[in-house]
Amino acid sequence: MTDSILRVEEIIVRRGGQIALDAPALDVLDGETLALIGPNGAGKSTLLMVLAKLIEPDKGKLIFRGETVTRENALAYRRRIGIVMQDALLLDTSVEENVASGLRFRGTPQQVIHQRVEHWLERLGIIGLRKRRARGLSGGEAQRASLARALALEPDVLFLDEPFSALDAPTRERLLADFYGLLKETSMTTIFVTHDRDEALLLGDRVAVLLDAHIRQIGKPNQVFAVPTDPQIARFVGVETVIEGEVVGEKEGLAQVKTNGFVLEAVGEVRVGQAVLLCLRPEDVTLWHESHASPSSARNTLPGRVLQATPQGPLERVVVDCGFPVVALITRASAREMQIEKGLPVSISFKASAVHLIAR
Ligand SMILES: Nc1ncnc2c1ncn2[C@@H]1O[C@H](COP(=O)(O)OP(=O)(O)OP(=O)(O)O)[C@@H](O)[C@H]1O
Repeated sequence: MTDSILRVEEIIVRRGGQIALDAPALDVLDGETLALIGPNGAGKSTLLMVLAKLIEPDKGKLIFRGETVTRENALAYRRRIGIVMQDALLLDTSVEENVASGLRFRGTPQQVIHQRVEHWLERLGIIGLRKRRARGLSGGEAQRASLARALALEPDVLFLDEPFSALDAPTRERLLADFYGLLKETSMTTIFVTHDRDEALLLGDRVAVLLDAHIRQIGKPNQVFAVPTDPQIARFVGVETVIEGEVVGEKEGLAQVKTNGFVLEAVGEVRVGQAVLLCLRPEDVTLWHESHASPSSARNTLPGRVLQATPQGPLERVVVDCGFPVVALITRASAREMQIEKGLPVSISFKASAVHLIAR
């Protein structure tokens, strides 16, 4: 997953007289899921549309598998990609016809169409709806049909613009879990726009943060969320520690999560063997001098070294390297007292109830 499948160079897009996107360079890696996050109007959809060749930038290049996508070969490129928008945009015909429509348009042989439609209707859990008119579907069903239509094309790159945001919470969660499984299964290169941090954390191998028409940071979700490169990004991502782990046990109602050689405890209903993300807010993390005992109510204590300390309002934001970055917010007085500086050995602790668990 290290090769670039898609690349933009020196992109400028002007919309409504303003610069909507200024992206000097971005590589999308083969097989990765890239989440584009950022506030309203940041340029996320514009970037997605440039990457999907749905709009022509004022300046710059789009390169697919080493070849520049031009106006002349744009159609061939579009035949290699699949797109799902917030609105399912289904034709007023049956569900199966909708799923088949993209393949028909591409002149795929009937037998292949039949196999693919069966497979993706089944995989998206809507085989029972195949004869139903798309117009009568619920929001969740329509979005499943829209995903099946895009996936039936077996695209080289799948683009999604806020595909789950119009759904109610339970429907969204079910579809999200199915979609996550599907992405892992297919290793399809996927680029999606979302407002939702949990969605970005769950699905994204990497996250790109857009602010004011620029890609301001790109990296693994736990890096971006724990170590934002500037205060504006920190404000947007709501600085948080994200730790990858696996549930190895359950004791007295607490999940035991193994991560980087430690076993941590967390409140949450998850099954043993489940891969999870532990999310922690910095105000819930306590910092100790290595030699001091941690409070008995905090079940999780880890050793580490101070990586970075920066003032944040009246507080000090301290990033501790515990084999992965953990962010703590402490008072300036405590920071002075502890003589916090880069490299200082410390312990961090947090309560099991402070962990927000996301099942992967
Ligand atoms: N059709 C349009 N005409 C003129 N300006 C537009 C158009 N579409 C988008 N813009 C402008 O381009 C900029 C980027 O918009 P874009 O939709 O890419 O942002 P976004 O990050 O996807 O926002 P949102 O989360 O609200 O969808 C904004 O300033 C927006 O007002």
